[in-house]
Amino acid sequence: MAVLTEAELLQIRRQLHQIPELALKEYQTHAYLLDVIKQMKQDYLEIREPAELPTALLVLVKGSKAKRTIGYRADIDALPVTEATGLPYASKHQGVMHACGHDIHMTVALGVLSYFSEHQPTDNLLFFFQPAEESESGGMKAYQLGLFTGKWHVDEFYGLHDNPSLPAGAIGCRNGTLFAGTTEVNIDIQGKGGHAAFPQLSNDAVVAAAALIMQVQTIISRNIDPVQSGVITLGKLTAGKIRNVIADSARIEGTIRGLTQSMIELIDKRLAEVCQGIELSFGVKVKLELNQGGYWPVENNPELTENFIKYMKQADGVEYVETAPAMTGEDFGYLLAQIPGTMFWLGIEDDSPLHSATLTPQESSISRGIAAITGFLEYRMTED
Ligand SMILES: CC(=O)N[C@@H](CCC[C@H](N)C(=O)O)C(=O)O
Repeated sequence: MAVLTEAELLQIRRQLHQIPELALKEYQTHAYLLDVIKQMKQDYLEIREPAELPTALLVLVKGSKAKRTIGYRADIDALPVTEATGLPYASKHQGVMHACGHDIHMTVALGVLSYFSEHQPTDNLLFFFQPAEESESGGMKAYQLGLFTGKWHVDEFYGLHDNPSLPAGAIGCRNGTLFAGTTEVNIDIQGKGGHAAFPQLSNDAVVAAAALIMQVQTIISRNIDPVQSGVITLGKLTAGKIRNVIADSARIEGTIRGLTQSMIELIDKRLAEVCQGIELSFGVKVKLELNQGGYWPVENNPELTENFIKYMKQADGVEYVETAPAMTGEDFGYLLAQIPGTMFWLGIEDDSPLHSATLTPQESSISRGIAAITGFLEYRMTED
């Protein structure tokens, strides 16, 4: 295979789109990626399938005069969303969809890799196809399992996320914090069930959950400095079996976001206090679990990011957009806390937001993204 053509890239993206898989279950995706990569010229490539993280895939492109190893990461998992695009190449996996555009991320990475499989880079390049970005912290797992040690060591890391609010193919970035840190929240409320007609004999878990959900929002409005920001979204609530039985238990799942670690810690602390208050007010037991995993704030490295932005601003054919920090989370934040680097946006121009069942990225963003990233990597390799 030569460098992947636009038509081939489109076909790859659509095939990947049809086989979305959830975090740490990306076996079919892994096999698909491997198949495409094995059809590339192998002269400079070394492929690694780490048994410790079976759906991950690492591909080293050996440089001709390597001064460093530059890492490029693409996440490969999907979301439990039922696709509603009506597209002929919609997801074939019921209830699972690439609703965050990781099919675009993988296709762009394959395009860049195919270019360097034919044009040997001077520095080493390490492509990391990462499982479990949406949950389970695949990036943190990979690092902690030692996947980036020895000859797989990475000196600097780059990675993108697609962005429906930017023009197709535009590159967005900023120095400093690009994305928030997040904490996953699980709250189990244990009350006492009973007959709907005799509430005085029960401790209603639904009423306790409702009060908790409303009080939690006051953390944002009353406890944090209004010129800073934070988000608490409780996206899942389950309780009860039937209308005329008072529910004995309820479960709430959600996520906390803040642009600094101290903001996340403040929100976590206040949430624990609100849970204690609910126990007293409603006579229930509240078990709170907080898990940040690898979803640390995404802090772009000052020097590398300045250089990245400088390149993108003057590169032919690249539309560069300076972006504000976003409350999206990313476990690339963990990797960037260990290895310096830059995360950036790739515009995919769509009315539907990320995580929506109708997300339909503009596919012209793929080749424009590949051109911008390939150009940047070539430029970076000319520097000492
Ligand atoms: C880019 C993006 O949408 N990332 C996800 C990351 C999930 C973080 C974690 N599972 C959590 O929910 O706290 C996001 O939802 O921002």
